[in-house]
Amino acid sequence: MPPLVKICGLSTPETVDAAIRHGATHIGLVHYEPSPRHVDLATAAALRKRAEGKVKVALLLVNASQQLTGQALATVRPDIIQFHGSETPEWLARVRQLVPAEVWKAVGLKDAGTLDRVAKYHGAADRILFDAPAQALPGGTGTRFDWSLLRGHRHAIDWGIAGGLTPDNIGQAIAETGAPLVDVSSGVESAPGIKDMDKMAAFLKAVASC
Ligand SMILES: O=C(O)c1ccccc1NCC(=O)[C@H](O)[C@H](O)COP(=O)(O)O
Repeated sequence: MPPLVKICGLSTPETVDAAIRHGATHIGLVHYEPSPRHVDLATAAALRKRAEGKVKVALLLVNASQQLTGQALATVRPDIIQFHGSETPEWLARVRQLVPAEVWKAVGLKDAGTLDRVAKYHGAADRILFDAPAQALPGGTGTRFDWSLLRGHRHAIDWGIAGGLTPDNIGQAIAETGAPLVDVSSGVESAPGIKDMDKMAAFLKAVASC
């Protein structure tokens, strides 16, 4: 069965509709001001409503305060909250207890040691999203990690891969890692923050043929 696909960093109704039309299972909305994909909470709530019942919606936060996290969750009511900073397992566990959303933790996969360190999130997160290590931004950088690090790894909880995926390399990424979920942002853009519908369609077609 082909993996689940999350198209991340959507910011317009048109791109949300295109992701749904072309077969995405998840979309991501980034609420993080330094990102070129940042959407304010009112926009995120409107996009979330548009996608409701059609795809799962993940809201992304990066080291947000307790107050902002509460406000974001109450306003957007996402299916998933994706923490993309250095949030602690304790914080994730607390959020998970308080809200009905799934909790995902993104982790920059630097080396084999990361796979041991990630164990601290088991029991606190519903899914681990392995991404490239942070650069100027913690995500959405268009860079990939060494997929061979995941070869043969026994995952204790649900997981997925992100980072530098494109319509051209997604087949190889899935073959090498066996990922049950793939996540893309820059690889389906014409410029930072501008999604390209043809690239989105090509990415989803490439995944469907795996
Ligand atoms: O997309 C962003 O701008 C972003 C900024 C800060 C934290 C996370 C961000 N994106 C998170 C994602 O889930 C991306 O899809 C993931 O990092 C992969 O990005 P890319 O390498 O551009 O495909």
